[in-house]
Order: sequence, then structure tokens, then C-alpha cells
Amino acid sequence: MYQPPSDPVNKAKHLKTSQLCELCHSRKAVIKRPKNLMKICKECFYYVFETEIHNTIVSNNLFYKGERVAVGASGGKDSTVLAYVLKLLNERHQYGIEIVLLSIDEGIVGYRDDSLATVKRNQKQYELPLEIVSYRDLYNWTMDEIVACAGVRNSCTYCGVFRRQALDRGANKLNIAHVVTGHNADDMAETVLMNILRGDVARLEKSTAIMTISAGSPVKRSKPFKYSYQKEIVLYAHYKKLDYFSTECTYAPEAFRGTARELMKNLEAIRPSCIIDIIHSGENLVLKPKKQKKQTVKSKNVKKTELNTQEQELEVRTDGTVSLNFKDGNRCERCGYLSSNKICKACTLLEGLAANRAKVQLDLDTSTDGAAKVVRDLEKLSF
Ligand SMILES: Nc1ncnc2c1ncn2[C@@H]1O[C@H](COP(=O)(O)OP(=O)(O)OP(=O)(O)O)[C@@H](O)[C@H]1O
Repeated sequence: MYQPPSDPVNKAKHLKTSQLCELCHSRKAVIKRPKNLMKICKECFYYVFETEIHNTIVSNNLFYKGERVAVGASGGKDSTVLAYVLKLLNERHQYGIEIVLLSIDEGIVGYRDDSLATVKRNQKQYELPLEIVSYRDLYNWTMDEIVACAGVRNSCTYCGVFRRQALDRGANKLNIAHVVTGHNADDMAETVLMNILRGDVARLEKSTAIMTISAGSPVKRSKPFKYSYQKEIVLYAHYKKLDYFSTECTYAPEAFRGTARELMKNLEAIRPSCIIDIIHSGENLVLKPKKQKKQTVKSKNVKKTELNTQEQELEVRTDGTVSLNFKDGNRCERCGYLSSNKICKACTLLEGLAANRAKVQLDLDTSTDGAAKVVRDLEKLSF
């Protein structure tokens, strides 16, 4: 428990003033706070770290009394600290929420199996219920199989789409409409930078939102660590001796995100506040109103009945490309899960994977030489 500061009786007399905590002025400073370089003691660090998260939760009305909340638990440092701190704050400030751990098993041998073992230990340590949902059960593919079939280059794309939907479906299974994740300030600043560098204005607009809801999904997501620095989360886990899994994913991280991360780390070394500053810039960015022509589809290819029931809209983007938008509440024609598109993103990717698997099998099954084989080999080349 936090000890009140400035107790002249308990003040460490053998310490010089410069060695004392800059907040309580009575205990020895042992930490240089990554966020503002203040030298503080362990107790004050715990207190400011937890209080900042509490303030984020309260000022953004993240929870309501009686709400059931699933923590996306990967066993890594961020989500482990999130589960621990959320349970602590829930008890300390009587949020009145019910916390459940929700883990997705992507099927990555030597990585996710080990991190899930950590989550299972966390479940006992924090006395929280745990639900595990696997890609194998949902999609009949594991990430290891996907990488074997589609290569490592796009692994983050597949994994990201499937995980987002898997978290939704896991929450649905638990009858929970709110998933919190351990995305932190560094992750958010990185995303803002990436979207600026790519000129991805649509994503830039949403990249600093603390709470999001995907089109067609009944599950909202929030990021209570939006203003928490990665380095402080690691320090907190270290000093509190939390049990977490620290190995990076076996598959290559998204190359461009890696570059943005590197750039941000370099900036942070010169100016620690730049992480928060980038988030503030993103939050206050005012974008030009979108110039988009929207018209109802009157296409020959679409049956009249479909038009009536599905309320499609044809969106013509400024770069000339078009997309079909389906209003929320629609279901994917393949899997039946809620989706804003006719076929959800996961099913589109699964379709590509199935086609690729068939092609690989064809190559393995037939010992063909000559033209057919050459044509298949050429098909694999991308320019
Ligand atoms: N397999 C998973 N199961 C449940 N939640 C997950 C899973 N993977 C990621 N998440 C959620 O998404 C957040 C961000 O995930 P990311 O892959 O960026 O990992 P990270 O930044 O290393 O976080 P962590 O340290 O918690 O693993 C995690 O903090 C967690 O809440």
C-alpha cells in the first residue's frame, strides 16, 4: 500500500537531498521515470503509474458498474500488467466490473503455447476466469500452417484479421461486449507515425481513439494504457515481480511498423515526451471533410431482391477506387458472423488460403514436367 510522503520522522537521514525521491522527499529514489525523467522511489512510482491509468479510465468513462469486461490476455508484459492493474483498481476504486481473461491461441508452436502457459498461471495468481479460443477451432487453420502455405511475409496481416475476429467471437461466447487490450502509448504513437508516413488519412483519424468499435461488431474495444509508456509497464512488471512471457513472436514483425518503432525509439531517446506529444498531435489533428460521392447501386449484376434486403452503398473514393459498403448488422454470407461486408475479411483470407493449399498440393501430387509445371511456377511469381 502507498505510504504517505514527507514524513520527517521516517526520512532517510543518511541520504543527501539529491538522492531523495522527488515526489515524497523522504524515501530513496531508485527509478528515473521514463515519462518525465523524475527520480522517484518505488512506492511513488507504483502510485503515479496506477493513478494515471485510473484517471484515464475515469475521464473516458471506460466502464460502467456491473459491466463484464474481457482482458485480451496474451501472457506478454502489457496484458499481464493490464490484468493485474485492472483487478487492483477495480477493488481500490469500486468500479464494480467483472473481469475475465480471454486468450486467443493462434497456433504458433514454441511461442503461443508457452505464453498461454503463463496466462494459465496468471489465471490462478489473480483468481480470474479464463477462456481460450483457438484459430484451429474457428478457422481450421493454425498460424504455423498459414505461414507454411502463404509465407512469412504476410503473416501479420492474416494474424491481425483473424485475431480481431477471434477476440470478438470469444467475447460473444462469454456474453461480453467489451474487450480491453494492452496497447500502450508507444503502440499508439507508432500507429500515428505509420499512418502519417503512409498518408493513410482514414486510419490516422481513428488511430488515437481510446475506444473503438469495428463496423458490424457488437463488441467495443478499449485501451486503458493509451497514455502508459512501454518502459514504465516493463518497470512495473519487473518491480512487482509479475509472471509474464517475454519472447517475441516467431514470425517477422510487420516491416513498416518495425521502422516506425525504430524511428520513435530514437526520438524518445532525445525527447522522452515525444510519445505523448505524438498522441496529442494525433488527437488534435483536424482533417478536411471527406469529398466522397455516394450513390445507391443500380448494377445489372446485382439482383433486385439483394438490393432491397441489404441496403448496399457504392462508395467512390477520391483515388477513383470503389467499394461496396453494407450497413451494420449484416452477416457474412460464408461464416454467418456479423460483418459490414458481404463476405467478412477472415473468410476472404480463408478463401485465398484454401486456393493456395490446393495449388501447393497439386504441385506435390503430380510429378509434371514441361509446360503445365512451368505455367504453375510462373503463377507463383509476383511482380
Ligand atoms: N493471443 C492473444 N490473445 C488475447 N489477446 C491478445 C493476443 N495477442 C494480443 N492480444 C491483445 O492485444 C494487445 C496488443 O498485442 P501485441 O501483439 O501488440 O502484443 P504486445 O504489445 O507484445 O502486448 P503483450 O505484451 O500483452 O503481448 C495485447 O496487449 C493483448 O491485450
